[in-house]
Amino acid sequence: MADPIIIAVPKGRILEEALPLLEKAGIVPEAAFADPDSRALRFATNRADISLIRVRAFDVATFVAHGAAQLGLVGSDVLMEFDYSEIYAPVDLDIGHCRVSVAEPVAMAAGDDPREWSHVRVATKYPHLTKRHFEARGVQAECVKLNGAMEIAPVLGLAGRIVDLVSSGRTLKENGLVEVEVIAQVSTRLIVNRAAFKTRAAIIGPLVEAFRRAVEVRDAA
Ligand SMILES: Nc1ncnc2c1ncn2[C@@H]1O[C@H](COP(=O)(O)OP(=O)(O)OP(=O)(O)O)[C@@H](O)[C@H]1O
Ligand SMILES: O=P(O)(O)OC[C@H]1O[C@H](OP(=O)(O)OP(=O)(O)O)[C@H](O)[C@@H]1O
Repeated sequence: MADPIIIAVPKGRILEEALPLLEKAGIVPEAAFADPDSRALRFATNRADISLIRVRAFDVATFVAHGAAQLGLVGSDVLMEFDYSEIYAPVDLDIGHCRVSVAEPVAMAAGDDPREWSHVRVATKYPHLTKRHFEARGVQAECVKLNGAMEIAPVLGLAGRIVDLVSSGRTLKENGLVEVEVIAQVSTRLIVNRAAFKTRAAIIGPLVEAFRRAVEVRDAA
């Protein structure tokens, strides 16, 4: 038998929303996959030709871009940050909704007009996306790369502003920050390695269609 198709799925919040979609697409993982205490990284499914790996959100794109996994589920924030040409993103799964935004301390925002910025120092997990966004509007952005807890950076003087994900706005509020500019809306996408999409079309084509239908069926319910 040919090597199984590997689907990379991020641990964390997307996993919970993705499980029902996977099942609607006909892929039922072994029980340990949904168990946060499991230390396993690779999981069998009801289909002998498909296994799942559970990795960090940013790494989903890396595994798929290099062809180590053929498919993946990943936020459009991650795709915008890496901009991998090897990745094709055919289906918006309509889960994991949030936005990437610029935020700053409440006191700073009171007298601030984003249209007047010429240089900004930003703490973020998304330096490429941030630089591209500001360059496009003629602002020079100096980025300090963090891997989480960006919201604490302004009060400690690490950077005046942050670029991070916002959903309810609660994290910003509890850290004395306000959203001053929305860079992009985010949702989770099904991604496919472009080369694998051609060489293993007989299995990947129907899988992509199964995900597309799963989203339609869920949204119609
Ligand atoms: N507050 C949110 N609301 C909705 N979706 C979100 C939110 N935060 C993150 N996401 C989506 O979920 C993805 C994974 O985010 P999550 O916070 O689970 O990862 P993480 O904990 O930062 O990752 P890591 O495993 O690298 O620590 C993000 O890339 C984004 O697409
Ligand atoms: O607007 P809110 O609803 O408060 O959501 C925004 C928060 O959610 C995400 O963090 P997450 O909870 O995933 O924590 P982490 O990035 O530290 O893992 C994001 O990085 C923000 O901190």
